Amino acid sequence: MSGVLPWVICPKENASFAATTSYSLVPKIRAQVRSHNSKGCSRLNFSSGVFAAASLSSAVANPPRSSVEKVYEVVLKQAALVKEQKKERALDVRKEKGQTDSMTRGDLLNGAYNRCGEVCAEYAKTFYLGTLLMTPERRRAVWAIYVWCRRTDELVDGPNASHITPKALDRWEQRLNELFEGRPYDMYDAALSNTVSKYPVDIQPFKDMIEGMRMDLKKSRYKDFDELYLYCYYVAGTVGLMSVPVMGIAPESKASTESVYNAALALGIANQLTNILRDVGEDARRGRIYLPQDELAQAGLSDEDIFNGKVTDKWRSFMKVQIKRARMFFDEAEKGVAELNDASRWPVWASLLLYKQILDSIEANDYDNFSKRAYVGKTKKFASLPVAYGRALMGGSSKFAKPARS
Ligand SMILES: CC(C)=CCC/C(C)=C/CC/C(C)=C/CC/C(C)=C/[C@@H]1[C@@H](COP(=O)(O)OP(=O)(O)O)[C@]1(C)CC/C=C(\C)CC/C=C(\C)CCC=C(C)C
Ligand SMILES: [Mn+2]
Repeated sequence: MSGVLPWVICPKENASFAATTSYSLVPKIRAQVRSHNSKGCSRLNFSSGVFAAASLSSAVANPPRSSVEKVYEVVLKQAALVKEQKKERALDVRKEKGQTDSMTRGDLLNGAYNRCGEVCAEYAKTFYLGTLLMTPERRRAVWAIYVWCRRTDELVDGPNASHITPKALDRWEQRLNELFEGRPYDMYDAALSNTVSKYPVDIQPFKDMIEGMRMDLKKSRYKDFDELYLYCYYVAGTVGLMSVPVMGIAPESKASTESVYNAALALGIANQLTNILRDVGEDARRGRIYLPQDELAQAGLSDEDIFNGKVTDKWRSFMKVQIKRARMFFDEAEKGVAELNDASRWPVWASLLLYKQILDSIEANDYDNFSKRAYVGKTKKFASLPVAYGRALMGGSSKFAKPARS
C-alpha cells in the first residue's frame, strides 16, 4: 500500500478493558487443539454452541480472566449501546430531523464521504462494489469506518511505519477522542465524526484497534492462543464490532443483538487468523511469529523451524490444526450474516467467502506458507460473487440465537 493517506496526529489517552463476564469459546478450542496434538489425529470434536455464554463456577474463586472474557465485555457494551439507541429513537423522532445538516456543512461532509469512497475503491475494490448495494447513508458510513481502519493499520504497516512510536499512537488516539466529541481534525475524521454521531457506534473497538497497533510495536511472539486471540480481536475483531451498528440488523431478525455481534467478532478473528497463516513466511522475515508458542512446542516445532521455512510433516500437522480453528471462526461468523439487513449481507458474504478460500489455497500449496503466498485467483474470485449474492438473497433465518432481540 502506498502512502495516499495523510497522517497528522496529536495527544493521547489509554485504552482499557473492564470485563467481568465469563464466556467460553477459546478455552474449548484450546482444549480441542490440545487433545488433537496429544492424540496426533486430525479430527476435532467441536460441540455445539461454542459461543454460548457460561457462568463462572463458584468453585473457582477469582480465576484469571481469559481474553475471550475480556473481549466479550466489549461485545456486551456495544450491543447495549445499540439497544439503548433504539429506545431513544423510538422516544425522540425529533432527533432525526435535528440531524439535517446546513447546506455548506452538508457539502463539505459529502465531499469528505466521497473521498472516503474513493480511498475504499482504491484499496478494496470488491468490498467497495459490495457497499454500492447498501443504502447511500449506510454505504458512506462504512466507507468512513474503512478509511479510519486503513489509516490506523497503515501507521504500523505503511511506508512510515519505521517512524511510528507509541507516542504517535497516543496522539492518534487523542484525535479519535476528539472526533467522537465532534471535533474532527481533517476531512476523513469529519466523515467518521458524522458517522458516529448518527449510528450507535461505541468508541471502545476503535481504541482497541489502536491498542492492537501498540501491541504490534512491542510484541513479536504469542505465548498461547489466548494472547493471540486478544491480538486478533484488537486488529480485526474490532472491525466487526464497528461495522454492524452501521450495516444494521434485519428488522425481522429474531437473533439477540449480542449473538450478531459475536458473529461479527468471529469474522474479524477468522480473517485475521487466515491473514496470519497466509503470511507466516513474510512475518518471519520481519522477525515475527504470530503463532501460539505453546502449540508450536507441542507440535515439536521451534522458532528456528519457522525461520528455516521447511515444510515438514510436523509443520503440515500443525497447520492443519490452525486452519481448522480458523474455519471454526468462519463457521461461527456465517451464522450471523443472515441476521444483517438484507442490503448489507452481500458485501459481508463476499468478503467472508473470499477470505475463507485463502485457507483452501494454503492447503493447495501443500502448507508452504514460507515461500508461497496463498491467494484467490480472479476466476475463483468472480465465481464467488454470485454465490455470495445468492446467499445474501436467501435471507435471514435466526437459526442460532435466542431469546428474541428486544
Ligand atoms: C463488509 C465488510 C467486510 C465490512 C468491513 C469494512 C471495514 C470497516 C474494513 C476495515 C478493514 C481494515 C482496513 C482493517 C485494519 C486492520 C486490518 C488490515 C485487518 C485485516 C484485514 C484484511 O486486510 P488485508 O488482507 O488487506 O491485510 P493486510 O493489511 O494487507 O495484511 C483483516 C484481516 C481484518 C478485517 C476484518 C474484517 C473485514 C471484519 C469484517 C466483519 C464484519 C464486517 C462483520 C460482519 C457481520 C457479521 C454478523 C458476520
Ligand atoms: Mn496490514
